Amino acid sequence: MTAKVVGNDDERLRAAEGALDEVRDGMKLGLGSGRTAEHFVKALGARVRDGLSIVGVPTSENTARLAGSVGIPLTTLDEQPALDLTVDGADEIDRSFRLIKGGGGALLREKIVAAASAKMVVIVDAGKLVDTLGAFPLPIEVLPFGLGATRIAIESAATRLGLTGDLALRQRDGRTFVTDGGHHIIDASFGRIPDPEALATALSAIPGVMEHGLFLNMASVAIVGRDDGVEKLSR
Ligand SMILES: O=C(CO)[C@H](O)[C@H](O)COP(=O)(O)O
Repeated sequence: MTAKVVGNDDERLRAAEGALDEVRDGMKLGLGSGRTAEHFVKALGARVRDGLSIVGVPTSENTARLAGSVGIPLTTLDEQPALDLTVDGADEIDRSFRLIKGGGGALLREKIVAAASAKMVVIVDAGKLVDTLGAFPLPIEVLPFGLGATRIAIESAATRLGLTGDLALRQRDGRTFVTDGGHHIIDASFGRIPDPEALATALSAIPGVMEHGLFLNMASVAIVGRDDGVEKLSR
């Protein structure tokens, strides 16, 4: 089963178009993944065709294909290791700008690209704003090797933090989902995550965990699409 997706496409489009105001000529941009990020990439492509000069680093093969098809010049973190700005979606965002990401399965590249960026702007529909993270199952990217042991280690680490819940190996089209990096994803339904920092630290200490979908201290701006416009939140 693929992780639950929620939201409203008009709100996603408004959020994506609102993020264009953050883009300046000459910028090196991280290009996120997912439906909201796809709206942004298409809108950015239109600006490029009108003469905007930017280069983009895509966070997934899907985004690379889309960005190429709309005329965005692409580069890599090997050629451009320091980016000005990443614009990406999220599955949840709380009032402290902590995120759950990875519903689309691109969280590892998304986190690498966001970490290489001076600024991260998150674009979301209003339903993604939450008081406490965790209603959306937390995606955890894991190496296929040793999967059973990794799963038990995740369960034990979570239990020590008072978190329990189903750990589902993500499926797509009847097969185990494989990320762009050749890994699998465990969607962890812990419910409310009162201490995301402690969970992030515990998950990062497990060898078979390649990355987890908690993005903490990364986003500084959120552009929230609403039915009557956009709201910009900053910290
Ligand atoms: O983290 C992601 C992909 O790995 C996406 O940004 C997240 O799942 C939000 O996607 P959407 O805009 O389609 O709701």
